[in-house]
Amino acid sequence: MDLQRPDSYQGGAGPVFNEHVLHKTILVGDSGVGKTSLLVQFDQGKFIPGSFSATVGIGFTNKVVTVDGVRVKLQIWDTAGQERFRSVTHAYYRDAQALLLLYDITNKSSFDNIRAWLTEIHEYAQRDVVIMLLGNKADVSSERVIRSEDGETLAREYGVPFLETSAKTGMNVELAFLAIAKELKYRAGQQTDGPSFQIRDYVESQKKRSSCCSFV
Ligand SMILES: Nc1nc2c(ncn2[C@@H]2O[C@H](COP(=O)(O)OP(=O)(O)OP(=O)(O)O)[C@@H](O)[C@H]2O)c(=O)[nH]1
Repeated sequence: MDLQRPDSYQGGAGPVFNEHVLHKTILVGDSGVGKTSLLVQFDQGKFIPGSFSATVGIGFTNKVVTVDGVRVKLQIWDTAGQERFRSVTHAYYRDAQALLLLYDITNKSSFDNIRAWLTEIHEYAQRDVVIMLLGNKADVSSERVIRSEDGETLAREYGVPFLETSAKTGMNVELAFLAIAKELKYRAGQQTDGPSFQIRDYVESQKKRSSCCSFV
């Protein structure tokens, strides 16, 4: 099932990108995978171990990302992963333009639940929502139970870009949001004769791998 349908995107503002428009982006995934930590790392550049109690309901942070000299305003919603909040968070999917779907590389059930999350996204979100799969906690190599290749295979099956991230070290965190912002900007300002942008190719060319790159 290919959930990415860039060609069908109708939500843009025409060929001229409107820097004032807020682009709603939602973080979803099981409780404890690191959604709040990822957002705090992106927003404030820091990680406070074990500091967040489970998110209750939903909250947002506005963040401006500059891509190719253009300001893209992201309104990033951090949702509660706990099942009991699911009906609340579903309501927010509908007008989301992007969804970051997280699992924890040290927690198998959080990975196994990704298919169920994608089914929910398919049911409640817009057809053309930008989806990115993130395998978080890539810094905890000793407790890894999900191989990077497994994340890549699942992402390929659903036609979505994939990154391993660490909210702790910051690995690939900015890249994830930057790639989303670039894709939203590309879609909104799409011109028939302009250069095309492929989010999956971009992410592949820019990402750092946990096996090869420095952790300091
Ligand atoms: N080592 C490591 N720990 C992380 C990382 N991200 C989050 N954590 C830890 O994992 C735990 C859960 O993180 P949260 O950010 O609260 O997870 P969440 O997905 O927002 O959880 P809910 O609000 O219940 O949905 C905390 O103890 C974090 O410190 C990471 O990248 N690396």
